[in-house]
Amino acid sequence: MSAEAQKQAAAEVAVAKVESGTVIGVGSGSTVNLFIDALAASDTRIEAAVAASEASAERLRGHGIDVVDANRVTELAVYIDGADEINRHLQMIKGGGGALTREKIVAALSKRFICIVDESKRVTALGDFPLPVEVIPMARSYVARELVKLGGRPELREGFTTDNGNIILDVRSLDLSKPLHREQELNNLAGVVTNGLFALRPADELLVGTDTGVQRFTAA
Ligand SMILES: O=C[C@H](O)[C@H](O)[C@H](O)COP(=O)(O)O
Repeated sequence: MSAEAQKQAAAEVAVAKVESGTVIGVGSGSTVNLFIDALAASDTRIEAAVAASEASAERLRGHGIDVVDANRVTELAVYIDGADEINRHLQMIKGGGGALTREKIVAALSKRFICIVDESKRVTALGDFPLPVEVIPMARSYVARELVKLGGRPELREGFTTDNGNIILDVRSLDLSKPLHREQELNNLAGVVTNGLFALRPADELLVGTDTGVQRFTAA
């Protein structure tokens, strides 16, 4: 089964977990796109969604689903999003598409975070995928030097600007064996908006598309 088919299967199981009449959080990326399409094709009629990217908002609206500003809600029933890597504690690296900051905000607003992935995203240790760090442009060089001091190899994501008008540094070689500590440490660097580690707010449930069906996990 292709990765695409695995993502599709996970997305469809996630749709079944969404209740009509609720306001939900919707992440971004190719897996979430499949979720949005599957939600629109289902009998489930949500009240509205808070979207983690302009692209997701546009896709939702294209299906006639209302999109509301995050400031208009106090809590979301559930957040559905993909990941670039996820471990058995359901801690993740996210931000391959550059939407990490808004994703973190929508995840923080949500009672439950359901992560949907194909099986290539499950890892024993986080860190093969370069860690995205969103940085305010004037801090680019300073933050890059600090990341090097921490053992990382940052690379500017060329020609890319986030929905918030910032840049992304993709960082290789950082030791991510203590993700909680690392997430906080990186967020403390002046000029960092946020980083793609989701350890302080891991997923609550993981749905993995595999060749033998969708496997469900909760944090180990
Ligand atoms: O910024 C992008 C998001 O964190 C995505 O959830 C992540 O990159 C996974 O994307 P995809 O579902 O396309 O693999």
